[in-house]
Amino acid sequence: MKVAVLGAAGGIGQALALLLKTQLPAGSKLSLYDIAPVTPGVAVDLSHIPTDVEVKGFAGEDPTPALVDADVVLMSAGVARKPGMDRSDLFNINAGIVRNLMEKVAVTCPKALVGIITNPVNTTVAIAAEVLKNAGVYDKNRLFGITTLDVIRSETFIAELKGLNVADVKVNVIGGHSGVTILPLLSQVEGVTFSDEEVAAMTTRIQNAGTEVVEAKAGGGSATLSMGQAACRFGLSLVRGLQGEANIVECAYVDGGSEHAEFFAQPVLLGKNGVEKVLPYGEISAFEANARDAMLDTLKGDIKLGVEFVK
Ligand SMILES: NC(=O)c1ccc[n+]([C@@H]2O[C@H](COP(=O)([O-])OP(=O)(O)OC[C@H]3O[C@@H](n4cnc5c(N)ncnc54)[C@H](O)[C@@H]3O)[C@@H](O)[C@H]2O)c1
Ligand SMILES: O=C(O)C[C@H](O)C(=O)O
Repeated sequence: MKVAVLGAAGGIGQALALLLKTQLPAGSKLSLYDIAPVTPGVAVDLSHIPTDVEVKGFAGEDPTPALVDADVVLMSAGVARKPGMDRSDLFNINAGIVRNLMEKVAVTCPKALVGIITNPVNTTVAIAAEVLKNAGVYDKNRLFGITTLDVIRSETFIAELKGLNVADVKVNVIGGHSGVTILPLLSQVEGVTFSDEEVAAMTTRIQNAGTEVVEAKAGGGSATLSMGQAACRFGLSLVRGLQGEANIVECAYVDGGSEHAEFFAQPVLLGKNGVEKVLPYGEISAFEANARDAMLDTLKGDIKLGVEFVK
């Protein structure tokens, strides 16, 4: 199994690479790419950790050598937010970066499962899809926007609020990955009840959690360590699905035939071909149904921006 990380010298990339080096199955290959010249050094550094995962690092303008034979590509290349910015403010720089990298993916490893981390995810996933379509290699089951950070934040914050063991808290987060498009389904969390005030406050906290980190880092970037953990969890789930493990379910932002939007985050069953099945997100409360319906114009606008950027 070969996993390529694009943007591997960055805050997320290095944390993710470290976690993958220590958690990928024995015999895996880890391929690190970034335009930053330090990247081969990051790989040398990681290679001194005694696990059976081979690490190689590549720098420069062309990601092709890193992508050869990749089964999974995780992309965090691009710029991150500073205080006062919205994720959509990253579009001008990151749209072109994602397009250019996806053009190389389309040629070099068109069958790879691709997980997009680079913001604004609602839009960059649409860009990635358009690039793959233009190259004639689009398979909607192999492209994912990684929304796992919203899931792990929800699990953490709910466990804290309710005094639970976080390992026992499971929550689906649907929609997309920015502001009101992030919708945690609190009504479905087993063994927990929330007052209306708690639902409103918890939903807002989860939606604003990225901004919470951006402000706390005071100009030093956005979430990197928690995102490294989230991307590792999602990447390992992709690998486990590819290896034929049963019942691997994660929420992700996919082109899954949703009635709501062309791309929509919801639970998906992962397997040897990526998405085996898009799962229904189940019964939701009136509050959640209102929030879902209210996000759709924003989400569809984000997607349209990505489609038009490539066309
Ligand atoms: N999906 C999510 O939940 C989530 C969470 C956190 C951050 N993000 C996003 O992830 C992205 C990366 O964040 P970060 O904190 O790691 O930023 P960072 O600035 O620390 O790292 C980004 C890396 O990308 C590299 N890069 C830039 N252009 C490149 C290119 N053309 N090819 C290869 N590498 C290139 C840079 O050299 C840098 O090393 C941002 O867009 C951020 O908003 C997404
Ligand atoms: O908020 C950001 O800009 C980064 C990321 O999308 C997050 O949710 O932390």
